[in-house]
Amino acid sequence: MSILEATNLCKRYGNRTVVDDVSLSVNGGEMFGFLGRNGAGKSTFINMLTGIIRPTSGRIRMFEGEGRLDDWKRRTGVLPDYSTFYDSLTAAEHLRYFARVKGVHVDHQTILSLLKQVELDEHRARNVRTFSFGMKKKLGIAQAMLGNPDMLFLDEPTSGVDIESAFQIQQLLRQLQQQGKTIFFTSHNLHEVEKICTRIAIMKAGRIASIGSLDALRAEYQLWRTVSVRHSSIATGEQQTFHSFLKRIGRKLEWGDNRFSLQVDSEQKVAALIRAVVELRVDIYCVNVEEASLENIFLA
Ligand SMILES: Nc1ncnc2c1ncn2[C@@H]1O[C@H](COP(=O)(O)OP(=O)(O)OP(=O)(O)O)[C@@H](O)[C@H]1O
Repeated sequence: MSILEATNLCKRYGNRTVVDDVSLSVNGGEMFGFLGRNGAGKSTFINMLTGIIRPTSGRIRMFEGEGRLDDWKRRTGVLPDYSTFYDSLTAAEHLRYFARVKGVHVDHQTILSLLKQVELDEHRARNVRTFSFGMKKKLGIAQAMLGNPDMLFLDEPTSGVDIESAFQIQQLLRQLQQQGKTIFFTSHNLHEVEKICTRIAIMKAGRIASIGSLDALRAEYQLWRTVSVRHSSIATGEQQTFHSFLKRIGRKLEWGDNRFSLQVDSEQKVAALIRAVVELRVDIYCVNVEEASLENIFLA
């Protein structure tokens, strides 16, 4: 069931179009990754979805149009690209303050539990002024989780944090998704999106260049996979025929001493290739099939 529908969203600054006629829908329970290079329009798009900026044209429908604006706000949590922190507040006070702004009641135990989920519970009494960039990012995520919202919009939740913290945040996002929450987040990190998302959209110059599951994106781009094989010597009389066969079924053949690698464009061709090697009656020491990564797709 679609929980968010954006239709023909546009944002123009002067005569410059930053988001250009973008439509997409997100289903309940999805982990939706929104990828793009610097300046592609990701933040502008997410800021329109969360009401931070007003679209020049287009329509946004959330929760099937149920409820009033106040209700939408209560049911969503937002980590914007630039969060505001009041330096003189402690982490716990910060959450209490923003709970009041959002109009949700939170008790002490809830604040502690939120801080624990982002691994800041030990720092609850410290002034936010003393927090590192990564700690502020985690506090921003805890802030987005205030009121136990159904849907989270997170603008680059892991950028600028160390690898271990990024991993913890990814785990947390997974847990939240398992609890039934819908998560829409932007990222530059191709590997994290590849690991945790159910669906991905790639934005280029204000437009959606591709959208779908990782498998669908791979299929869309019909990407080649690389098969590498290491084997014992092939009988001299069979080498030429085998070499010609490889050139026929694939591309970019690299032919070396008792090893070769080749790009093929289907699983059937991987199987045919392995069958052909077996028929040579050589010993096979190693077979490696490397699938296209999201990076290949993104950069294609
Ligand atoms: N208020 C504004 N006035 C004019 N141009 C703007 C404004 N806000 C954003 N832009 C421009 O819109 C384009 C898209 O910006 P946006 O911040 O949405 O990109 P992004 O994909 O989130 O980039 P990044 O990954 O660097 O955060 C950029 O070229 C930016 O300069």
